[in-house]
Amino acid sequence: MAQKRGYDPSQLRKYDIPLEEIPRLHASDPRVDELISENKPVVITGTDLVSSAMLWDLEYLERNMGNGDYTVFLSRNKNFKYFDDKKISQVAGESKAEFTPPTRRVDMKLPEFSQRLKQWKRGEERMYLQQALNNTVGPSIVQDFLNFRWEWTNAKQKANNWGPLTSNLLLISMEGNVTPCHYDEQQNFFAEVRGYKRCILFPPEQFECFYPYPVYHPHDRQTQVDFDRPDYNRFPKFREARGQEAVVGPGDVLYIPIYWWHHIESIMRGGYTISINFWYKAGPTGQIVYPLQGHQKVAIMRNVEKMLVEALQDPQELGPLLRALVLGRYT
Ligand SMILES: CCC[C@@H](CC(=O)O)C(=O)C(=O)O
Ligand SMILES: [Zn+2]
Repeated sequence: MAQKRGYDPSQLRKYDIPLEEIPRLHASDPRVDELISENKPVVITGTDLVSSAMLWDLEYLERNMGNGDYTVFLSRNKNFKYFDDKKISQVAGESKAEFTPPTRRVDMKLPEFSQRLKQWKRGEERMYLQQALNNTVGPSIVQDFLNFRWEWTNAKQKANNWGPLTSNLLLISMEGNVTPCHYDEQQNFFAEVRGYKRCILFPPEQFECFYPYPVYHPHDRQTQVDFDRPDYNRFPKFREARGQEAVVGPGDVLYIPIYWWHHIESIMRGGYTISINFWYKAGPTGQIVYPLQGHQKVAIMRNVEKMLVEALQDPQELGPLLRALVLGRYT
């Protein structure tokens, strides 16, 4: 199967995690709407969602992306772990330990990014362009953007009562780059334009396996577990993680449901990859149905952490208070 798909298993990184396949269905298959309505992942083929971007490669983008500055992250290793720089002061204040950002952010024009990518040598910092498509792009990119198949994604947004589209991120990654496992608080249609990306997803019910950083931490929503070298002493429940994976290629759209954990890697030796995501806010909660679902409990835990940090002011006091609340009483 892999041979037919333009990559082979040796291009995927090895993890000690049981993995099943995410269903891969054509856009006309009614099961697609069933899975989306159940907040379950599915790879959807034949949507034509970003077919107008299928001609995008570095040369085309160089010529047509205009003269805007684009956000590029640089990393000394393959991992591009997101952090919220607005939260760094909280961590520094709390533990006095310096928070060392794992990547640094620079602004680059497209031609410079393209050239540095082509001249990249082992040992140099890896690069990952992550830029919301905005009005700085040139007219032909605007045209390609307008020619996305908006009626398809608008119909899904409406049918599932999602909130508004918040952004489309243009993602241009070097081969082998990894976005470590995290969850987002948005629904996501993840469209692959060029190259292959291997995606490993886990449902919100497995929250206890991933030990996310505290909500006030810059790495909020990111797992603390290093998939390459899991520390099973600190994170014993990681042994119970069960993933679902898909390798998406040009024209595929992966539905990443809100609150689902996802690890995404541009396959090794596959060249640079281009993706465009479609992030939608969650829709209104509507009628609460019990028992609550995993993602609702995650939202409740997040609210408890936020409320306690607000009440205590000093995040340093949050741990002791939660331990006092739980140890010997709920354990
Ligand atoms: C900044 C967003 C990166 C993306 C993962 C990837 O393609 O590397 C992702 O996590 C998402 O679309 O939610
Ligand atoms: Zn994400």
